[in-house]
Amino acid sequence: MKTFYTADHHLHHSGMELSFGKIVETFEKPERAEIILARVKEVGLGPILTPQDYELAPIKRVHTPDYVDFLKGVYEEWQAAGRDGEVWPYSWRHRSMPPIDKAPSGLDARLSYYSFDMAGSITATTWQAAKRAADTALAGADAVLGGERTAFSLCRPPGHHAGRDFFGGYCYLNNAAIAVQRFRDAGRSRVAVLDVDYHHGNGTQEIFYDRADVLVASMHGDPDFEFPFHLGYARERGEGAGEGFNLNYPLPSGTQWPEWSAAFEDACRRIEAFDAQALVVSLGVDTYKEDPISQFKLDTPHFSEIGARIAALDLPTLFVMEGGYAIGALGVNAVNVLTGFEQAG
Ligand SMILES: NCCCNCCCCCC(O)(O)C(F)(F)F
Ligand SMILES: [Zn+2]
Repeated sequence: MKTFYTADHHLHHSGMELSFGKIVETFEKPERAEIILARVKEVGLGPILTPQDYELAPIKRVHTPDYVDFLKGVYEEWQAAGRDGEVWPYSWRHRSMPPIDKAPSGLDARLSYYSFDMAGSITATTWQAAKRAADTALAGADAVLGGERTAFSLCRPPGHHAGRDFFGGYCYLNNAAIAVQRFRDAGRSRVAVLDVDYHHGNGTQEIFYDRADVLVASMHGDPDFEFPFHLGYARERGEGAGEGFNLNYPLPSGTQWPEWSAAFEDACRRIEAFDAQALVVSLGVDTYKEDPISQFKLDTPHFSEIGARIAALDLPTLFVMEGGYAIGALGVNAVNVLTGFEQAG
């Protein structure tokens, strides 16, 4: 299996995170990608390739031009406003406030408008890192389109919380969604997304919510207690033409393999029935029992089982890295999915 990776991910590293009332080192740190890369090399998964520069067109097939322009230029605006340090939003719309449908002019107002949380900042080079993560997903998609049965896009920063025009949850560009659209633009008429990250892929849901050509399935911490909270319920099944093509499997805190895998199996069966021509897996391994910010109890051997079951879907498959924060097990858990896939033959 080919792995696509660029050291440009180091260009994004938020200087802090507010976690349970304390300022801590961000959980989404560059070391994560290095640990996974080291494990890829250790098991001899296959070639490690640097993605080309795909420029902006494929990104704008998913994200709005005004949002892309905002992400690209906001750090410079921040500096021009005489501010140093990192760009942080700090206020968001409450459900009692009427929605606005066009971007305000103020810098902090637009930061609020184009985001939904402050899990991560925008540094001087975050845009470059996010753009290169999208390139990494595109290169993986092109490898699969070129005939590879599967590929691994070792993306950082992650993407599945980013919507058409908003960042949050450590995500700025939705790498998996950009890859999905790449498959669609190459003529694959139906593409499935399987999001196994512990957190609901709210961005991916939003991007494809009204579409019947992309089936999105996600099993995740129930929003009643878990980030991103406000959505990810089973009742959210898509809208318009997309009705029935969004599948949410919210699960309780403490979920273990039997319950998690039952939801996963149901999602796999729905994907089989969807008759897709390609599959994009949002691969988060924060479902692991020792993940510092997550509440599920999967164990390392289970990640191999996940990979084997995905292989049984018998679809051209792109794995796109999302979350996972248990530094000691992150590499083994993530790569177990990939070797589990390959060993299933
Ligand atoms: N400070 C403790 C609360 C953390 N709140 C943010 C959680 C973000 C999860 C991100 C992720 O794991 O879903 C991704 F795949 F996108 F990376
Ligand atoms: Zn996650």
